[in-house]
Amino acid sequence: MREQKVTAELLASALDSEQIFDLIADALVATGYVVLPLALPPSVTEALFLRIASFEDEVFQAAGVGRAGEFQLNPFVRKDEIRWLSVQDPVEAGYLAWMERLRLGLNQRLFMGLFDYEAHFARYSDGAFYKKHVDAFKGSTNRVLSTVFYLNPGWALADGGHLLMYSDAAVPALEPIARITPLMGSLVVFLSDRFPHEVTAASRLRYSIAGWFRVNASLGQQIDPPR
Ligand SMILES: O=C(O)CCC(=O)C(=O)O
Ligand SMILES: [Fe+2]
Repeated sequence: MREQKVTAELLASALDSEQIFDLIADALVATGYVVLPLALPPSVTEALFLRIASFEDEVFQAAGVGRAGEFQLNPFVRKDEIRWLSVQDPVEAGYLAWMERLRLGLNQRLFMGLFDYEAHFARYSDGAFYKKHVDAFKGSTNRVLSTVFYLNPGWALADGGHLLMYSDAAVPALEPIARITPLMGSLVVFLSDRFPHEVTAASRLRYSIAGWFRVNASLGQQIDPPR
């Protein structure tokens, strides 16, 4: 309860990002995940919403499963469409800059050795979903911390499209430990290899930005490929 009160006070005091980084770091140590209702400055959130909403259909590509050589499309697993963020666009650069500060803030606080960050816009059309998965498998990935930022004004419970998080127990839990509404401005941060999660089908268009902080897993001369 106390933490919730602190969060509300923080929001009222116009978002000091260092305090937000404190909250995220503390939650990662305590539970491994956190949901913040209004993490970024509202002007940045609004600009990102206008950006994704302005994209023509051709801008998006079908999302796949697996990386590099193992990449494949699988519409039974996920049906969202994505577009990678780039520093070329000032609005996207603003988001990436905030995440860069979070990267440095978490390295300072938790010595996580986060090396870089990659993120894509995601668009789930009516009925689209992403079946239960983990973003990283222990020991075989360089994605260590996942972020999801939502861009959906006025999302109602009945709209579906929830992010369901499951516990890290080896036995698959029946009940999710969290049901997250993809409401405009909410940011979810979680340890990538700890929490199986899924996106339930939505009954309206659903916008988000999914991203991953990575550690550098380069070996010898082989540069670790992004994405
Ligand atoms: O949009 C969400 O709520 C989660 C998306 C996700 O799990 C992913 O892109 O890996
Ligand atoms: Fe995921």
